[in-house]
Amino acid sequence: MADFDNATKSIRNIEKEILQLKSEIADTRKGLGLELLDPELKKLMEENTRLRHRLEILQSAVKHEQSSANSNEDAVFSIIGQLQQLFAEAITKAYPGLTVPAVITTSSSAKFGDYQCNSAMQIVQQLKLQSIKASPRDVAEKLITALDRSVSFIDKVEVAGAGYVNVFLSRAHGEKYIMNILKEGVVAPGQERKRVVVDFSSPNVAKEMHVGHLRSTIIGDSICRFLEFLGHDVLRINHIGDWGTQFGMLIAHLQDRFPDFQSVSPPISDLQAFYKESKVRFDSDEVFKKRAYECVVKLQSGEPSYLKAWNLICDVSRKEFQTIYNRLDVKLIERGESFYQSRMQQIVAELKAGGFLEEDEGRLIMWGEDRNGIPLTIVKSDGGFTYDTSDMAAIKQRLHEEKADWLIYVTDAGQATHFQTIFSCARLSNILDQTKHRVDHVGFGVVLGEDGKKFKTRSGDTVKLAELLDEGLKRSMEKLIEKERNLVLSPDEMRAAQESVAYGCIKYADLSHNRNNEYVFSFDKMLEDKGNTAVYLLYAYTRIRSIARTCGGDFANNIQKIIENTNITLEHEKEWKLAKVLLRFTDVILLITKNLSLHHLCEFVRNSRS
Ligand SMILES: NC(=[NH2+])NCCC[C@H](N)C(=O)O
Repeated sequence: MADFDNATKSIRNIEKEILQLKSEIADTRKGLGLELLDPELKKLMEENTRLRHRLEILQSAVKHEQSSANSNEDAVFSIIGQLQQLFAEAITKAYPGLTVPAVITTSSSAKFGDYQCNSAMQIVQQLKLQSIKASPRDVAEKLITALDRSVSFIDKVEVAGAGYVNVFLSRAHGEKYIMNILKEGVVAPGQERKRVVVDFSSPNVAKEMHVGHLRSTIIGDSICRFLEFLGHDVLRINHIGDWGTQFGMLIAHLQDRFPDFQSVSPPISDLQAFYKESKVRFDSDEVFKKRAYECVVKLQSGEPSYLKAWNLICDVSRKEFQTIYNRLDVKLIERGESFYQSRMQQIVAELKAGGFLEEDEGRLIMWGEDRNGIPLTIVKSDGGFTYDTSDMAAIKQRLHEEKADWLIYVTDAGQATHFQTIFSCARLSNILDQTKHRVDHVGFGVVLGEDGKKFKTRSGDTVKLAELLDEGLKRSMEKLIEKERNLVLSPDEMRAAQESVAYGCIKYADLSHNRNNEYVFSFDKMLEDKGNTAVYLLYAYTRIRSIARTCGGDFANNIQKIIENTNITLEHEKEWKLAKVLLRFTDVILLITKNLSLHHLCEFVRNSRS
């Protein structure tokens, strides 16, 4: 990878130099034309010759660098990318005046080849506008004639149906590609290294961490792993809700229930119950309510005993969250809403000064660019800040202090409008510049129970995450015993298998569905040993490992030598089919980079398996 990066860099530098030289040559020429009789003429001509010579040297250096980078390029070969380029060139060559994009898709069935170009129909439409009549099939034929066929990865192209160009890949290229994976390993397509902040999981203190947060945790963690694999610099942020007005009532209740909380740590085992108790008092007792409001003000102004009470409460939640993250092997940096307190004051002042805030029934609001939908509430009528304020402060902190190039927020789809408004307001106030920064809200659908209704316990309560994971462990153990794994595995191995199966299944079931859709949580389905499940993949993986083991120690020790001396041939149709799936790797990675939908990766893995 490093070699490839270096080669790319030096090609870029050389190309820059070439451009500079070309412009110098042009300048020299101009000089020649204008001052033919100048005594400097001879000198300029010499200079011109020298520059031309240098140019030739550099051009051959580019060729050399490119071919030495090629061995790695084969490992990160984008078929769709290459075909798009080739067909775009063919379109320009065959129809110089038209601007029709080269649309490339994978073919729906093997008899239509491996990939197809679907641009002929659109070209016909455009020609029609110019009163030129042509049939899609004729256009497709013309594209084939214009297509550069010197590339090695295409075996044949043919016209099919209503004007599709079907592309068949070359087996020899497939063999070369597979050899490359063996030699180089699985290589990520090189991309410019970006600093990415991924905001995910983000539960709220004292409220339950529910299945929505579980989805955010799983999807967010997987996106981080994906981006880290690509070599990006990823900051995993847990934007926990630790600064809302709910802390007023929680602190007031803490003061009453545990008056000595300053010296003796309060034994709150069930923070949710504690939250419910304080909420009941808040809703029914006016005096308590007033005190709760006063507590918020004291907390936000940083009074030590209030900060202490707040910290104690946060700590209870923090520990609960951490056990879940440990179980799921998820790493996160906690940076909750409270982190932005001083930055919220600052951003409010800045937005005010910039004239972006409007008064609305005592509140200060900010509209997005099109003044449609719901504006942000930046300051409440009581002077307090909101979720919106913290997100405006956070977006600025991430882009300007963290110097992130790319921000990703993983929450339920219900918050899509909130984030679009945040992005819009950040653009308006020049915090966000989308020519430099990329921002994505990665939304996901709600989790449903097997009855198709919102995921709840039998008694109608929200399902506690720890209990859900426990249930997963129980079910996976039952499955392992049903398969008589206990007869061959030691108790420690059983425990390891139990966890891999349980947590693997919960994660994979979530990731394998298009995240935008609702998702039905079903232990029965996710623990099936057939179909698109983690269990099936774990079986496949175990079998591969067992094949390697069966080959014996010699094989493992000499694998590098064996790779050097073995030529892979794709003789059997099934081998060729599998190789064609593997050939899609780069395109799958590039697609996920665009839409951050990990089910494409699950599909890729599933297809490689069949
Ligand atoms: N920057 C953010 N707003 N991140 C997402 C926070 C999610 C929020 N705490 C919730 O539970 O819905």
